[in-house]
Amino acid sequence: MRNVSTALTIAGTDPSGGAGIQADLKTFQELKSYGMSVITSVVSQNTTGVKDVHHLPSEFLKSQLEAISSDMPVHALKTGMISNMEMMKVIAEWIESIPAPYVMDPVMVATSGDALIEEESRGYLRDHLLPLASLVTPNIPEAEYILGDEVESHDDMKNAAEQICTRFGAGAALIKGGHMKGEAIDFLYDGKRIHEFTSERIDTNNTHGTGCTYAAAITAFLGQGHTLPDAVEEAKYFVTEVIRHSFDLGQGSGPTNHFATREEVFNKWL
Ligand SMILES: Nc1ncnc2c1ncn2[C@@H]1O[C@H](COP(=O)(O)OP(=O)(O)O)[C@@H](O)[C@H]1O
Ligand SMILES: Cc1ncc(COP(=O)(O)OP(=O)(O)O)c(N)n1
Repeated sequence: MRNVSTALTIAGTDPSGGAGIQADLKTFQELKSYGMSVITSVVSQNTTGVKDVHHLPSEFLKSQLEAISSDMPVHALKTGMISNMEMMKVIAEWIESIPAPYVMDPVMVATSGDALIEEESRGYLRDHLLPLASLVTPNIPEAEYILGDEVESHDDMKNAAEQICTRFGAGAALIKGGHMKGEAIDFLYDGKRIHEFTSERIDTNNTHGTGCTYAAAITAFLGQGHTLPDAVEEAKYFVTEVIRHSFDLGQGSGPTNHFATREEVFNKWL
């Protein structure tokens, strides 16, 4: 048995701490995985939106990835914001050499409405990175882009999850229902069947970073050896609780709460 499980995030930054690398590392820590991070872009953003972006050169991205794989085991990894094709190529090549579950959050547009990926690189993400993913976790607009079709009902969500695997080659797909009305229902197609994960909809505007946090929690649980449906079930509980206890911080869409609820909520994993 391992004495520690590692989890790696490859993503952009959020200096306000709610999304991206910062949200992922907080999640890994809360869930008792050893967190590691490789930065794609340094993003100047806060709860109100993105102000500026600096992309790291792809050679430097490669150097960060090799610094990890030449030295440490990677038990599970996730990707978030990858803005351009050059970075996607470097990451795809590296992931092919890593024998660990890979969770892809196909980040395209921030909650604030700002684009986080170049328009012309979206197709590359779908055609070259998505087939490497053990699990892809699109929200509704991301699922619509991948499929080129509208996703408007729960039946559409189930169909989208299955199609993303059979037509585009992901190992499994989790379609998230945060952008729907009513209960917050997500559908997982694991290559064999559909699983449903439901929570009540919490009445809050503080959902900055929920997609990052959810994918990071799934990654941590997969690295610890949970089965995929079990990892999603545990992560759904986690993301629901951090939304329920979210902070009214900042002037926009506030962040989820990984701290104040620690004893009350996280006893389960302490
Ligand atoms: N208001 C809410 N109440 C409860 N769960 C929510 C709420 N908004 C989103 N979720 C859940 O948070 C997770 C992230 O979903 P979603 O918001 O759709 O993705 P993204 O953050 O990538 O846009 C999903 O499990 C979704 O069901
Ligand atoms: C660097 C970075 N990565 C991802 C996001 C997206 O976060 P957010 O806008 O809150 O959307 P979800 O995490 O809820 O999908 C970001 N803003 N910055």
